[in-house]
Amino acid sequence: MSRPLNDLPLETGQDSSDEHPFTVLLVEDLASVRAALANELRRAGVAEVLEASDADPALRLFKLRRPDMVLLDIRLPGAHDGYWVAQRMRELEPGGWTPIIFLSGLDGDLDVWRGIEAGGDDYLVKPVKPIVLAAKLRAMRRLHAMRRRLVMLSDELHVANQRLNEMVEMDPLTGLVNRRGFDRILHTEILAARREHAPLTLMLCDLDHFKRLNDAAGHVEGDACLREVGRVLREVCVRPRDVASRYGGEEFALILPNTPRAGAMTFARALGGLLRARGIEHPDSPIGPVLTLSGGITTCVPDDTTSAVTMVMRADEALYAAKAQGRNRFFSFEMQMDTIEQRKR
Ligand SMILES: Nc1nc2c(ncn2[C@@H]2O[C@H](COP(=O)(O)OP(=O)(O)OP(=O)(O)O)[C@@H](O)[C@H]2O)c(=O)[nH]1
Repeated sequence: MSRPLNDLPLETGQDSSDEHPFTVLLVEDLASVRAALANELRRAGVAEVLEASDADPALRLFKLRRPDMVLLDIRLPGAHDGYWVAQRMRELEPGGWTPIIFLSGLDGDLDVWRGIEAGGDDYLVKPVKPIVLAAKLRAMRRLHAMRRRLVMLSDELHVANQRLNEMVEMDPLTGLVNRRGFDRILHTEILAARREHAPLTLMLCDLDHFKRLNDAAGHVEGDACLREVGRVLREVCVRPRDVASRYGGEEFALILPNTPRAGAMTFARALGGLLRARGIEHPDSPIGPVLTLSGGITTCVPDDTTSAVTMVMRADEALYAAKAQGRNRFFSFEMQMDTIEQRKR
């Protein structure tokens, strides 16, 4: 006579690390066999046994309840056998894996082969000895726990990778996108604007007389000013695709998709106003008591000849013009004016 399963040390050792209550879907057409197997499964520590007698209810339960393991009879009443059910189950969980053990009175090599081909993981010949059932269950639980841990690890790895990618493109002082991120995003936005026939604005900003600020107040204070400018730039970039980046030492670059020339000038004046209102002290600026910046603007609807290099060159030339015209202003070649002239009109 078989030894009852609850006498066996089934839930000990490594298996106990899988705290998750285990659910088994049992697909067997003969009610008496099904009842006996369900009983043995419960004795072996299965928290819930879902029962089905043929293909359709089995697939419905599989979809609805997502069991941890399936015990599947090969011969089922109706049009579909267990092989067919296993194939449908595999299709229902792309990228997932629920262990499927076939049950059958057949024990030919070909039957075992067909079961594995159909997506099964193991094969039990009926009548199933309780100790064999318990051993298979234990092995599957162990695999299941290992897979859960792997999935968890892979999720953690994915999150860590995302964080790493963000860090690679982040300037540690200001928290803005760094030069590497800027290059990538500008390239992407040029392609998008070309596709959408939309205007794209690039603004290069440079703090005025920042060397004098460093010399007068010290580098620590200089760094604090750069951080504050970073906050102002973040505040002014309100639209989701606007990007503020630290281009270099005291140079910043703004990528403004869907922003036409006139809109870019308005944006620049708002930025100048916001920085003035912030009142970051500059102890040695010939312009005035607070920190100011100059900016070069270029706006275009990109065509085949537009590249990140040509846009940066144009913005840089415009920045040079803004500096040459007295600083504390933005210049746009396309508008042929700076923000001071614009204010007067
Ligand atoms: N505190 C600090 N200073 C920096 C950093 N990066 C660059 N700088 C300083 O920024 C200053 C830039 O000086 P310049 O290129 O001469 O320009 P400027 O003094 O701002 O003059 P204009 O641009 O012509 O108005 C240099 O003194 C750099 O040392 C940084 O991360 N922290």
